[in-house]
Amino acid sequence: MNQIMRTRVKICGITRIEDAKVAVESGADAIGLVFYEPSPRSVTIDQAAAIAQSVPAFVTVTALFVNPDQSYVQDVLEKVRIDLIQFHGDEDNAFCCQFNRPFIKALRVRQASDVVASSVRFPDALAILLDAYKPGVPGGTGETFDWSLVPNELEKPIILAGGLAPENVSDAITQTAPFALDVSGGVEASKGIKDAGKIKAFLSEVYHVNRS
Ligand SMILES: O=C(O)c1ccccc1NCC(=O)[C@H](O)[C@H](O)COP(=O)(O)O
Repeated sequence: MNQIMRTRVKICGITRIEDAKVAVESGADAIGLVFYEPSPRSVTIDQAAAIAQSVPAFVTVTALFVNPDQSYVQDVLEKVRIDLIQFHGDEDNAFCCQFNRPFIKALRVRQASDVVASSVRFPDALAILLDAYKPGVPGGTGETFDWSLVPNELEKPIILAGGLAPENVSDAITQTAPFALDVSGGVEASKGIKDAGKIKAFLSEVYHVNRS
């Protein structure tokens, strides 16, 4: 690939300080905290505040919400060090903008035209995160989608998500050349508990593809 710009990596669904530490030490650019109670990766505000406080400067702490109440987002932003918001539900651009905080918007991909349309519908998003579509499940499915639906060119940077793991991340980068990758289930020992070996293997794969 021989590129100067390397592929950024976010490890999502962190629930423990020790997992955040492994992610950072392995070279992750960002961690994700899930503020969505039905998720097995959901964190309380107190848990999140402690994890975020343990993350060093220059590593992005991301707060993930799914169709949240405005007041809940505000509460989280007041109490937790959050650098970036990830909206993972049916929020519109105006809703996402009201917090005056940089945000990314997740899209569950069904067809290529969805991707282009969503980029237009979210002019203020810093990037569009493409995730697998599974009826009734907003995210964190552990499933991949058809990467041929990822457009070569989009106005906004693309973050590829959905079913990524050490075993397939090299192909994912080669086939889609995303700005960044987002992984959760593929680096877990069990739901909500990360596996240090898998995190290291994932980041090591990314490093090697970027250097080749
Ligand atoms: O992680 C969850 O449980 C979750 C629940 C609801 C919405 C989003 C959720 N997670 C999002 C992510 O962790 C990632 O952005 C992405 O979906 C990748 O997940 P995975 O397929 O497990 O790698």
